[in-house]
Amino acid sequence: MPPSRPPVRRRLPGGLLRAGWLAPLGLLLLALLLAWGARLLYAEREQHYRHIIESSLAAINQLQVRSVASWRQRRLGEAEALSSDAVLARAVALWQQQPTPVRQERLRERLAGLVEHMQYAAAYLVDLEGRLLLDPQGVAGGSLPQAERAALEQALALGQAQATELQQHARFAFPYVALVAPLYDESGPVGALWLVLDARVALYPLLQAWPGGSRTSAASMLLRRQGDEVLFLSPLRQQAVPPASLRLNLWRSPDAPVVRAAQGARGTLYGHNHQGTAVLASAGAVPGTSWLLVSEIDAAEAFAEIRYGGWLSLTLYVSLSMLLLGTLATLWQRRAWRRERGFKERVQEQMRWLEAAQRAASVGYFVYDAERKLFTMSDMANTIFGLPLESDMTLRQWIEMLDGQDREPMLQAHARAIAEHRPLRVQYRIHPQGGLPLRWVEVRAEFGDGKGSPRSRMTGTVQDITERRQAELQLEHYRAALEAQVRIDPLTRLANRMALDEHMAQEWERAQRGAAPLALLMIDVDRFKAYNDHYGHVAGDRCLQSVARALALDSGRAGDLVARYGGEEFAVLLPGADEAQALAVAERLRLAVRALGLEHAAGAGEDGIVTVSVGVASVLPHQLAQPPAGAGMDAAQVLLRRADAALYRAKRCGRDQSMLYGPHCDNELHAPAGQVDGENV
Ligand SMILES: Nc1nc2c(ncn2[C@@H]2O[C@H](COP(=O)(O)OP(=O)(O)OP(=O)(O)O)[C@@H](O)[C@H]2O)c(=O)[nH]1
Repeated sequence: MPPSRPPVRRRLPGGLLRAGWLAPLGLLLLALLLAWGARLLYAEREQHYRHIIESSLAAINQLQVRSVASWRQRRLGEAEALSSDAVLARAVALWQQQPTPVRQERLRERLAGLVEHMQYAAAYLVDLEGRLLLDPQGVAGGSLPQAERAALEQALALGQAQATELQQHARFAFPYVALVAPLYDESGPVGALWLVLDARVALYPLLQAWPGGSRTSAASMLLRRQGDEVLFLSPLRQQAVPPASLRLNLWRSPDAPVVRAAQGARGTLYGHNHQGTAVLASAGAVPGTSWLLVSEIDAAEAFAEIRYGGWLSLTLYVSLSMLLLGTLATLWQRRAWRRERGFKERVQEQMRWLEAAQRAASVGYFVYDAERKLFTMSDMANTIFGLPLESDMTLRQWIEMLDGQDREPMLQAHARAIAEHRPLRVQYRIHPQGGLPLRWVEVRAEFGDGKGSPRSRMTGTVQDITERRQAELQLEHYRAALEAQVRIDPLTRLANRMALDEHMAQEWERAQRGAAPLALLMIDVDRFKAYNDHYGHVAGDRCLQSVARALALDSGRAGDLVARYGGEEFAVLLPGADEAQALAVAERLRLAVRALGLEHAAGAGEDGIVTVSVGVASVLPHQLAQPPAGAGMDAAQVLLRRADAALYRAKRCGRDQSMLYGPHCDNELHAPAGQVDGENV
């Protein structure tokens, strides 16, 4: 588990950053533009619908005015036709002259026919004084009401039928319009017909002809002015009271359309009706009468449709605008999403590369929280420690995994790094969980992450260096073996001259420090040239190997070094040996070679075997002064030279012997003897 995936900082180019505030501003401007457009549209539509409603109301009003006028005209025409009926007038005259039952019955039937076929509510035959003579049931009694009497007088005066105002009378239980049609025969007027039209069935339905029956507040009213009052001739919408009883004072409701109509206003009128409701009205006068017809509608109801339509269109407009804005926002958001997805994919790809690189390099990383004592680990770090992926490691787990030899030093290094906030660079061994084999790991860690994270956090890498360590050990082994090889004489398997020089330098130092003696034996095979010449070089090599083995076997103490000095010459370094001890070793070795009994037929000795001569020297290095500058040797070489001088002396003295160095030996050397100051040997 990568501990805390590093947050990816989105670095947007300048253009995108500018687009970041330009786009919302653009959307805001677009929204304002759309709102302004919506307002204009709404105002225009409201005006349009208002005009339609006003026109419709005016049309309805005109239609009703024409209906009422034509109805009245038609009825007057019918009365006029009856007035011109000479047969009827003659029958009335004859019945008045001689009222036989037959004549009466004919007239009664005629009246009944008028009621039945002409839809009059009542029909009477009256005399010229207004007394009722006959009705559809037979002989009638009583006389004309006041208004009809006046109408009769006017009809007789003008010689034509007359209509009365819309009125009510105790004789009838309904409002009515009366027609008075005078009857004439050759001699003159003989009477008149009084024809009664029920306003409820003949007139009022004409006022109720409204298109769109659903309209509840629409109403048309017939009215006329009477002095300072408006007299309602038709019932109001909500009131079933007789129209004659409803009057409205002109001064009490000046704003009411009916009042304004009574005062002469025509056409479209806005105002409040007598109940205080805001109304829209259209007023017109019925030709040939004093009647006014006012069509009225509740303004709220009328414009509710406008508002509804307006709101509907506004809602549609706003919805479309929102849809447009939403689409733009979605496109913008999609672009942002796509960009973010691109960033994420790039980060994930880089994380995969990082993981792959970690696996390839066996490097994991971790964050250590010193306060929680917890390591948050990457997948590779968990793999190295043998932990499940995506898990954390406690400090205790880590300590338990440390190898016993490394535990204490590592805990100290860890504690020191935490206390001093110092970088940590360590290599140690762990025993991973799950029984995995021992591993070497290298940990490099720093405090903080360079970005202001708490100083109690340590961020670092852990690398599995097991293979590297094994390779290093192997290399070390090879190197040691090689170095040993370099210091071994291939023929005799003894140390070579190089090894002797190094060893002698070390032992010289040690002897100097320890104030101990250091001895050297120089051993040379006697007359070996003759041996080679006699037995050949191969045999000579075998001889040297045998001598070497004998010297090695009998050299004695640990720390002694037997080396092949060169050719048929050997050297034995004896740390701690004084002259006597060194001489004893020399003799023992010389005898050991003799004991080999190697045939040397060409030798000058009596025994005819291989022998060696030994030069012996022992010094106390701490007592030796440094050789003078320019003498061409160091202090250790003094020992070598002395042993060599003793060897020469042994050769001169007949070979097959051990010779202890003494000043007399120096004369044996060809090269000038080394100057030794203050020597006491
Ligand atoms: N076979 C063989 N011969 C060697 C080797 N190294 C040196 N020699 C021979 O050893 C001989 C040494 O001869 P010299 O130095 O003259 O001395 P010597 O014959 O031993 O006589 P003295 O030392 O005086 O007793 C030479 O002939 C060398 O060739 C070697 O590794 N193998």
